[in-house]
Amino acid sequence: MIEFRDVTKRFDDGTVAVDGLELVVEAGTITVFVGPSGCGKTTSLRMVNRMIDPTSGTVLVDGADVMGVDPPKLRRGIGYVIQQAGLFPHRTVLDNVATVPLLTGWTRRAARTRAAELLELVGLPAELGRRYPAQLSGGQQQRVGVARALAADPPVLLMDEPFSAVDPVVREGLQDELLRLQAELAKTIVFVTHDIDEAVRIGEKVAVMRVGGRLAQYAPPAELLAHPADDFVAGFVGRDRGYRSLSFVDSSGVEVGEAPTDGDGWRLVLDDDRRPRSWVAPDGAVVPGGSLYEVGAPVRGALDAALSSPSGLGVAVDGDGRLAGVVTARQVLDVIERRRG
Ligand SMILES: Nc1ncnc2c1ncn2[C@@H]1O[C@H](COP(=O)(O)OP(=O)(O)OP(=O)(O)O)[C@@H](O)[C@H]1O
Repeated sequence: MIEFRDVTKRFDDGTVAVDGLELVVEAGTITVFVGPSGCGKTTSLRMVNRMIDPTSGTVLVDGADVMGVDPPKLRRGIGYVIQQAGLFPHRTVLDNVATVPLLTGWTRRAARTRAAELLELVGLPAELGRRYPAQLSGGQQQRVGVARALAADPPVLLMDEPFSAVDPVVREGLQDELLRLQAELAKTIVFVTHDIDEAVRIGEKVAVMRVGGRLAQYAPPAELLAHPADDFVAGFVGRDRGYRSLSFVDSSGVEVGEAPTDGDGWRLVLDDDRRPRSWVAPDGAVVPGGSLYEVGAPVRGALDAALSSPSGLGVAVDGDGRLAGVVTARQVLDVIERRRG
């Protein structure tokens, strides 16, 4: 667990970067710090591993005041991932990941074995270990950065805009990967971003900060979207927050109907494994399908499936991608309305 108790940071030139921060990051959860540029996210993060020391107040990691712990010792228990990975350019990928185990006294052989395991854990093929960082894509470099931070198996992970240098598609993949890893490893993670979409996607709790280093709201994403504390938070979470909040409503109440697979109207074409392939229009034209959603997934996906389907029927699949049925946007909206009560 990480605690900020009335923490303030005033730099020598008088800038107050963080002002009276009170916040608890529960063990084994992902907390995201989000807010506009200059609001004190990075400063707050760096006070956890003592790259910056607070002017007043206390930061505790697992109950111990960080000011009472020697910085090198403190940092051994705290992984740190930054934008563009910060890899050593003249070391191979494998040696980059093996750096920390080597520093903590592992033999070269044991450190390399551990590094190879970690590359696999973050989804990188073993042969990339022999390359140099510049020979990897941006997304691959970020994965190496995560693997390196995990090398000493620290209970705490600090991530400062780790995925902001990659394009949106790669970024979503990295976010998914982080969530998968977290389900397995249950680290205490503080993640800084200025992207509210990223924050609500990966945060179990999200701290919205405003310039001047003040905490505007600290809440789970669904609550942040449904009940922003004030106009600043409402503005920051964005105009389509109502639509985005559908990511937190499960679609189990949406009953799927039978898909039309023959007849004169719109027809859904399936492959031999009953996986949806395309639609056939009443005039016989073959039309690519819309998005698919998995039964029970958030209603946002169900609504999108219906809205993006050429026939107006959203296609639901099971966990193996096989046809489960179809829904209309109206059905999905009815379920949302009923939930509202
Ligand atoms: N060493 C420093 N000396 C003086 N002011 C600083 C120093 N480091 C940061 N600041 C100021 O403190 C404020 C908070 O900076 P910080 O880097 O924590 O913001 P941030 O929310 O992470 O911003 P960004 O999203 O742009 O990275 C800013 O006004 C910044 O200019």
